[in-house]
Amino acid sequence: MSMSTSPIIVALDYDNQRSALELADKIEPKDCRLKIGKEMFSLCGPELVRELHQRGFDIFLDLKFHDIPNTVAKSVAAAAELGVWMVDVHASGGARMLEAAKKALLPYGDSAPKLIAVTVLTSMDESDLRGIGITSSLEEHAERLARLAKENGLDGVVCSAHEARHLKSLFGPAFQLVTPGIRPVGSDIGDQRRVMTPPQALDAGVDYMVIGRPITQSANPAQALQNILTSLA
Ligand SMILES: O=C(O)c1cc(=O)[nH]c(=O)n1[C@@H]1O[C@H](COP(=O)(O)O)[C@@H](O)[C@H]1O
Repeated sequence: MSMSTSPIIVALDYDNQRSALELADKIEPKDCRLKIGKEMFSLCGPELVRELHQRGFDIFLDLKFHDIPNTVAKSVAAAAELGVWMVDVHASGGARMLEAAKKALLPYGDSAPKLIAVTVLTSMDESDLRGIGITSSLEEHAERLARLAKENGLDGVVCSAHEARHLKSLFGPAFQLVTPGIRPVGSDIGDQRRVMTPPQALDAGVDYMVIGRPITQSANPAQALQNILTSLA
């Protein structure tokens, strides 16, 4: 495990392992942690996690498990066996699913991955919520799901930086807030809907910001990461 104090998690979203390792070889574990998501894990499997662990990086295994409690419990235990630093599930899976996930990690003690729950995806706005039958406001729904995560003993949530200040004030400093939808000034928003710049996110009290395309699609990803770190200093 690295001792990184950086708030940045780089989302290693590539369509091939070579590009992912190329970036990993240009940056240092003290500057960021790395997130492996569904695309890379479907392509490369646990082997990529091992390659990145060998290089000293902490890994957030972002597979957003959302299934029946038994399946999710087994899945987070499998992630713990890989030795990842963080793993996530969808809070919408409900209290019993969250509880089962938490319980599955108890045997791992202090070496268990941090377990966090996705609230409302940063790509969704209120009209998207209406489309899946949710009539409360985005803030209310995110708060409801974060409370469910907190009540079931999870370490924190994935949310947008827009909800960070409010959720910190409700659930306290130890409840970790991980925020994607981060866009340095001048970068493309893409499919994200609720975005903030890195300094704004830090100011809002987020613990970790997940940044993908502004780094991975940049002509010089290592420099893009350094520029973001400088903007936070
Ligand atoms: O769980 C996540 O990491 C996640 C949750 C969320 O609400 N929104 C979100 O964008 N993500 C992930 O964060 C990353 C954001 O990447 P960029 O939009 O390229 O910066 C992607 O890998 C998404 O899968």
